[in-house]
Amino acid sequence: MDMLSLEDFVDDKPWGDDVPFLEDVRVADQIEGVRLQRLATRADKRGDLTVLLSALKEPIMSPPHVYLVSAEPRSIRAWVYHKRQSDRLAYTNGDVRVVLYDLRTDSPTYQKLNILDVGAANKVLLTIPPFVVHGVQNRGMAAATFVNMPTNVYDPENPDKSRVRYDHPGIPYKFD
Ligand SMILES: Cc1cn([C@H]2C[C@H](O)[C@@H](COP(=O)(O)OP(=O)(O)O[C@H]3O[C@H](C)C(=O)[C@H](O)[C@H]3O)O2)c(=O)[nH]c1=O
Repeated sequence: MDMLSLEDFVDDKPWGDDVPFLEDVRVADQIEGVRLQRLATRADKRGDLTVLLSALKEPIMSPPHVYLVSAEPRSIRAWVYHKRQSDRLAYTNGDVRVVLYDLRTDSPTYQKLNILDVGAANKVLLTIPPFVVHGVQNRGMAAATFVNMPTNVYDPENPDKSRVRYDHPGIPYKFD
């Protein structure tokens, strides 16, 4: 057997490109406090890699609770909002529609609706602040997954999630 020591290993080589890293992007009438950042995927012959969240560029609140959601084709998760946490959702695959609605009466974007089509063709990190209503539908033909890295833990004793039915007429969007 060849002898090997820790000194034989070489330092890692970072990406040498200038692809923007977690670059902010905006949509029309973007709801106040919502943030959208483009995720960049780097591939090599083994596969690819996408950074979902990082404190490299700016300080961030560490994610104390990270979970992966799988969504069946056409399935709907809506409507919800949180009173304390921000959601930080990374979409990298599938064809997912996220709909956001602003019901905060003191917000400059009160009653604005944002429709975001995200997933394989539009990889993004979406930050949704407290009290912004949101829902998600998988519009693709296969299951899609996404990762949530909220700012708070899910506390089973005191869940921070308020819900109303997905077809409530008070929100001007119909899932199909
Ligand atoms: C994360 C978590 C959830 N749960 C329970 C609570 C629910 O009864 C069930 C499903 O939770 P989920 O958060 O998936 O609930 P949804 O309302 O479908 O939320 C999903 O869709 C909306 C639109 C999103 O924004 C969430 O990020 C996404 O998770 O698991 C737990 O018991 N422990 C946990 O750590």
